[in-house]
Amino acid sequence: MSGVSEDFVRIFDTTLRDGEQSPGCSMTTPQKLTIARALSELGVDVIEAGFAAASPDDFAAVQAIAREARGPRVAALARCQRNDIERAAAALEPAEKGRIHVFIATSDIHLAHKLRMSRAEALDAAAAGVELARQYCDDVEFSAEDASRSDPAYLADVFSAAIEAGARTLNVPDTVGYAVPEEYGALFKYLSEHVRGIEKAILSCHCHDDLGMAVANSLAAVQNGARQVECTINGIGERAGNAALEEIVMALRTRAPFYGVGTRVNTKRLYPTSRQLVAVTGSAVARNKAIIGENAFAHESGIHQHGMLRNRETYEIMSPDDVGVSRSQLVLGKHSGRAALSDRLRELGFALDESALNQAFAHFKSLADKKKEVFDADLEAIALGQTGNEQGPWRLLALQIQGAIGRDAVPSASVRLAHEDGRVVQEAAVGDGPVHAIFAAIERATGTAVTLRQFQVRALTTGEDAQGEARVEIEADGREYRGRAVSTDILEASALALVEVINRIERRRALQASAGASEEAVA
Ligand SMILES: CC(=O)SCCNC(=O)CCNC(=O)[C@H](O)C(C)(C)COP(=O)(O)OP(=O)(O)OC[C@H]1O[C@@H](n2cnc3c(N)ncnc32)[C@H](O)[C@@H]1OP(=O)(O)O
Ligand SMILES: CC(C)C(=O)C(=O)O
Ligand SMILES: [Mg+2]
Repeated sequence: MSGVSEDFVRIFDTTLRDGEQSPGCSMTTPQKLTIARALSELGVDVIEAGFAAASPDDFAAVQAIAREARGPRVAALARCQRNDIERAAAALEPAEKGRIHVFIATSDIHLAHKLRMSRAEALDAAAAGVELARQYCDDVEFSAEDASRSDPAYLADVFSAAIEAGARTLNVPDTVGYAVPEEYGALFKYLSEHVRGIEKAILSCHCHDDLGMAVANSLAAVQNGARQVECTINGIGERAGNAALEEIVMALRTRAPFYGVGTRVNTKRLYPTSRQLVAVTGSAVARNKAIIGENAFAHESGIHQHGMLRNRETYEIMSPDDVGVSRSQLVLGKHSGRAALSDRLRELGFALDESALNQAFAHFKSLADKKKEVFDADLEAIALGQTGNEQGPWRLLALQIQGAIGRDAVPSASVRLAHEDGRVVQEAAVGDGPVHAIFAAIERATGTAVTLRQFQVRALTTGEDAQGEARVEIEADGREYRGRAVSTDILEASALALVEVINRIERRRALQASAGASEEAVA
């Protein structure tokens, strides 16, 4: 391990520099300032604000952040070239705490083809770059670009020269995301044993995600002595991105006994910072992204939801509150069970007894088979159906519509209904419109003629698979009846609403008939 007195992992955030190198993520100076403020609140140790020599705008952004940031150190990147270093120094001039970050590649492939330098020339350029930077700034970081594909012995020599020239942070980038954890960790161990003067410096890791191992590699580096991790919010960065800051921080925190070293980040700011970056760049994160993705604390399956309701630690290794997410979510869908359904219904104010819950559950499952997600409004509709509606005698088994579309269309509907006395009746009818045809077919099948007074449909929920509600007002036997039903298919909802009314009419008739029969018996 490098010789530093305080043992914690410094979080070097490079969202505004390497993160901005992510295609589609470039930011204006005001936007960078917004993110820099969020990073300060988050409590990162270093904000890499940009590459001052890249453009006047980059210079202005680094300068603005240097002027404003109090707390985190502000870094600016520079090649081992006089102009780059002087531009970085000028932009950092107003900083309370600045850092010039100089770099040069050390792998043979970069030396031969990109820089066209010998190993000795690159070593000299590194030392000269650090020395020049030190003339402007006490805090100088040196990065050996493509370190993970460099000859370790040569790399140790370059780092030794950088320390001698005054660098106090040595960064070991896995520039092309080629490393694997065991190998990358071993490189840190090797460097801590072979770099001369290493006790004066902090070793830093900087990983790219080309093979999806940026975070694993960073953690392997920490295990082998790295005390600075370079990373970005949401893992944005060149190509497949950089190691995700939120994942590193929460891995170190959640597995604290394993790693034995933590960060100073205020983890409750992780989610808000992530959202701010999405708002600024317009670059969304995947729903299943660890820590800050929409699904990171959402549980959909019944067995998990049941466990969560008993004790959240059954299925959550972190508390959502710790990362700034308000609460875990039990998403009701086709894999959910009774425990989650009854819990949500209780939250919505419906206390169903066991049999009502069983019926609501059956309704819920058949709805969930049709919809991706069942929303609160869907549940309210289900609960109202269960608590407010009487059952039978008719049940709609099937509904088919034909010829409902087009100017000359003659809509026809066929329905199949089951009666509680065991009959199954099938009928068809045509109508002026599909609803008219459905109603005519149902009247025929049930043998109950009704007069439609009012018919209304409306969307209860949003989205392609929204729930629609149908309401009917019917006149029959000199009385008014109202029916209501909900379905993802508005024609089905219309049919169900009418069946509900017809059931009520029949029940009333049956009640009157039995009352009449007992009066006769008494007489
Ligand atoms: C791994 C990384 O993330 S590295 C950082 C990447 N970030 C950036 O590139 C920032 C944005 N870049 C830019 O705006 C431009 O590339 C500039 C302004 C920096 C340079 O532009 P140009 O002068 O036109 O050079 P260009 O980009 O075409 O080529 C890079 C030059 O820098 C040289 N170079 C590359 N790295 C280094 C280094 N660390 N030290 C010294 N020279 C370097 C290359 O050999 C090449 O030199 P050459 O033109 O003599 O062949
Ligand atoms: C400039 C360095 C630190 C870099 O971004 C890389 O090598 O990936
Ligand atoms: Mg990088």
